Amino acid sequence: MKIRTVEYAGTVAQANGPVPGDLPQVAFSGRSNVGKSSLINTLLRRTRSKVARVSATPGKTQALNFYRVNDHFFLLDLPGFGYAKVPKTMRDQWKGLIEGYMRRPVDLRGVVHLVDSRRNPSDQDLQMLDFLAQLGTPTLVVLTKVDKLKRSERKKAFAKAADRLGVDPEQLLPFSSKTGEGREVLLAALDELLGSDGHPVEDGDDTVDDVDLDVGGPPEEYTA
Ligand SMILES: Nc1nc2c(ncn2[C@@H]2O[C@H](COP(=O)(O)OP(=O)(O)OP(=O)(O)O)[C@@H](O)[C@H]2O)c(=O)[nH]1
Ligand SMILES: [Mg+2]
Repeated sequence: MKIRTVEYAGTVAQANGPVPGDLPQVAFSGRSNVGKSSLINTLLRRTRSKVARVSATPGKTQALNFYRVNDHFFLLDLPGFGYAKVPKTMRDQWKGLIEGYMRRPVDLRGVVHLVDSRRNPSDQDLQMLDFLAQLGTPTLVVLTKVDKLKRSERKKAFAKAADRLGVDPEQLLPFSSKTGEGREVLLAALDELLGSDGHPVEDGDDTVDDVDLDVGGPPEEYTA
C-alpha cells in the first residue's frame, strides 16, 4: 500500500457516538507507552507533521480518533490502556468505550494489537485478545521497540510472548519505529485485512509522501 493522503476525520468519545463516515476500519490498540503513536506515524510516514500526538499526561481523556487514509479506510487510534496512574473508574470507562464500540455493526476489518517486545504481555493484553477472538475480529499482534533487543534476546522474547499469548512466534510481527523494521510487512498485512477496498493495487515506491501536510488532529483533550 502506498500512503497518499492522511486526514484527521473525527473523534468518538462515547461508544454509541456518531462515526465520521462509511469506510472500512482498522484499529490499533495496546497499553499506554507501548509505542502506538510512534508506530502509526512510522507506518503513515508522517515524521514531520505527526498524525498521532504524544500527550504528556497519558490516559486523561479516553476517545477513539479516526484518520482517513487514501480516502479508502479509517485508521482508528484506540486509547492506550493499563496506565498505572489511571484510576479504576477510568479503566472501566475505557473498557466500556472500546468494547461498546467494537460490538457495534461498524465495518471493522481488523485490529492491530501492540505489545512491547521487552515486556511480558499483561492480563489486559490477554483480555483484549480474548475479547477480539470472541467477536471474531481478525487480529494482528505486533511486538514493538524490537531495536532495543539484541538478536539473541529477540528469539527468547518472541518465544516467551508467543507462549503467553497462545500463538506461534511467527505470528508475532516485529516492529521498530526507530529503524522502520516491520513497516512493509505491516502495510502488506493491512492490505490483506482491507482486501480490495483498502486501495487500488499499485506498485512503486512510497517515499514521496512526507511532503508538508497538516493533517490536523483531535482536540487536545482527546489525545491519549
Ligand atoms: N527505541 C524505541 N523507542 C520507541 C519505539 N517506539 C516508541 N518508542 C518510545 O517509547 C515512548 C512511547 O512512545 P509513544 O509512541 O508515545 O507510545 P504510545 O503507545 O503512543 O503512548 P501513549 O499515547 O502515552 O499511550 C517514547 O519515548 C518513544 O520515543 C521504538 O520502536 N523504538
Ligand atoms: Mg500515543
